[in-house]
Amino acid sequence: MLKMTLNELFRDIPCKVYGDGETEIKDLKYDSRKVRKGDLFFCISGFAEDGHKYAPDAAKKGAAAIVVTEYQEKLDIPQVVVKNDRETMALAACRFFDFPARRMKMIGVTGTNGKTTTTYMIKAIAEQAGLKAGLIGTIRNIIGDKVIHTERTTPESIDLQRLLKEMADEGCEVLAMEVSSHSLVLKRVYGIDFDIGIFTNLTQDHLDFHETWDNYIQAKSMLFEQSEISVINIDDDSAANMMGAAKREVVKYSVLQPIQYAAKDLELTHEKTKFSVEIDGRDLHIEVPIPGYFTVYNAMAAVVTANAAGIDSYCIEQGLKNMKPVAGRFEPLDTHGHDFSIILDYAHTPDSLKNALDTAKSFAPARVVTIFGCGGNRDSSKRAIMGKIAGERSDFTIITSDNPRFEEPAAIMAQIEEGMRQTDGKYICIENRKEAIEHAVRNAKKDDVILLAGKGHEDYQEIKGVKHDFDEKVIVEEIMNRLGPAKK
Ligand SMILES: CC(=O)N[C@H]1[C@@H](OP(=O)(O)OP(=O)(O)OC[C@H]2O[C@@H](n3ccc(=O)[nH]c3=O)[C@H](O)[C@@H]2O)O[C@H](CO)[C@@H](O)[C@@H]1O[C@H](C)C(=O)N[C@@H](C)C(=O)N[C@H](CCC(=O)O)C(=O)O
Ligand SMILES: Nc1ncnc2c1ncn2[C@@H]1O[C@H](COP(=O)(O)OP(=O)(O)OP(=O)(O)O)[C@@H](O)[C@H]1O
Ligand SMILES: N[C@H](CCC[C@H](N)C(=O)O)C(=O)O
Ligand SMILES: [Mg+2]
Repeated sequence: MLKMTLNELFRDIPCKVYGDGETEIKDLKYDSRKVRKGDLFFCISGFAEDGHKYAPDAAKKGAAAIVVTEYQEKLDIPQVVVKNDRETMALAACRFFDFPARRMKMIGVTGTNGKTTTTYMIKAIAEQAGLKAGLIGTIRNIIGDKVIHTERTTPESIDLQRLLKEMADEGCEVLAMEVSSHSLVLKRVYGIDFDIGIFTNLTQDHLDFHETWDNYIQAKSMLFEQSEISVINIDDDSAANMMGAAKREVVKYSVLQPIQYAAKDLELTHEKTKFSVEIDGRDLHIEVPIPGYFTVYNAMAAVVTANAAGIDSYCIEQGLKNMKPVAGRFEPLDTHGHDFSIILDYAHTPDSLKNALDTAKSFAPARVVTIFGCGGNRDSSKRAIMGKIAGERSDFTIITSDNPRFEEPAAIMAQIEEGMRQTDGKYICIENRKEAIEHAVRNAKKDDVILLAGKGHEDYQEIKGVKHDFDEKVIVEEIMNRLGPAKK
């Protein structure tokens, strides 16, 4: 069992300890509701709550000590007073779990879109090379073959360091992790030295949190201040900002420009994406079982990273060729022999929706029918933009609900409609997402592509704080069963 005294834990961290510095700490917590005897409780000043308010409660539950930014009167347990709550928590977590990141090759991926997909590609390549790989991200966390449920894309620092220790203890040699912009601003990855940081792209999202575009750029660039090698997509308009923040070596990749690592000979089909790229004087022939022009970018990021990590070309080619498609990322669903297709996708930003629709359109279907909504309590300025994109690029759209969270679905849908009405796009609104999907399936015509966008792998729909079962793969399967077999 891990144990450490306050003095040991804070030996390199600027702070003032009040009370017995030799107090032993059994675990670290940032939520008073989870505190147990012997824990160190970090009082975090959040957006909604001030953790200091819960210090007495934590003490009552047996906390051995607390970490505060302001000394708390009338508490008879030791207190560690610090300047920055989240930074300190991250640094203490690194030490408490004995710097597990130092035992693995740490690869962090940031950007608006493509993070999840790129981490899966890197894991596949690393495993092809015989390395044990861990993965942390939106869909799940994985240690080798073991799957661990996750609520966040990038976990809170204490949870993250605990997980990294578990991964390192289980023998992971490489870790591919998504680094969300929230996590960078909220210091969840603070204190980690990434061997490689990857920048996929930057387009509109999360302005509810970052407020301005400049803040969003600044947030993403923080990863490169803590990366030894920065792997940058230079076709993106924000590439210069990322390179400006880079600590050491920068490795660039491109699809459009004739630089050292550039994709060429692109072949995009319904099932896969092929291209070649020259590495160390040899052309690698890359084939990935995920369609879409954007897949070239994700695969380029993975190829260049794997090469920088010292993985040989053959393993890079084979790893990508043999990888399984990523759940809910442009994933074709079984239509029981019917003559239309259904694609499950996680596009929930303007740029990803545009990319997903362009890819669907490139299959030359009879019609592209789009079903989508937008999440509640998230960037509302993207809703009309996505409505416009869907209207311009679909033959028919069904505007529906995503995860409304604490907002009214009808109000979110009305904002999407504002953008839709700026186009000639035909559409209807069906608030109930299950009914919307069933409507699309029952009215599908020969060679239609139905794009089910926004929820991808998610197996729930979050309404007013409650997560209801909602797995679109299962829902489509049920609808297909009700529809019956295709007529021969
Ligand atoms: C916007 C955001 O990221 N918020 C995070 C932030 O919340 P907050 O500052 O509002 O926390 P708070 O509710 O004010 O509470 C302050 C402190 O008091 C503590 N507390 C609170 C109540 C109590 O009874 N006892 C107690 O101790 C809390 O545990 C916390 O430490 O700090 C909390 C823990 O420290 C996080 O759980 C919380 O994530 C929320 C739940 C969240 O939804 N985050 C999303 C938006 C997110 O992080 N998304 C990105 C993905 C983005 C992408 O798509 O790229 C991710 O990485 O997952
Ligand atoms: N490189 C890319 N550029 C633009 N769009 C992409 C790219 N890669 C994937 N997409 C689109 O974005 C969707 C989300 O992809 P992915 O889950 O890999 O991104 P992410 O960055 O992890 O997203 P999130 O921030 O929600 O976790 C995909 O379903 C696809 O429609
Ligand atoms: N990581 C993203 C996921 C959005 C997925 C979409 N289904 C939604 O609920 O808006 C977020 O939390 O903003
Ligand atoms: Mg993701």
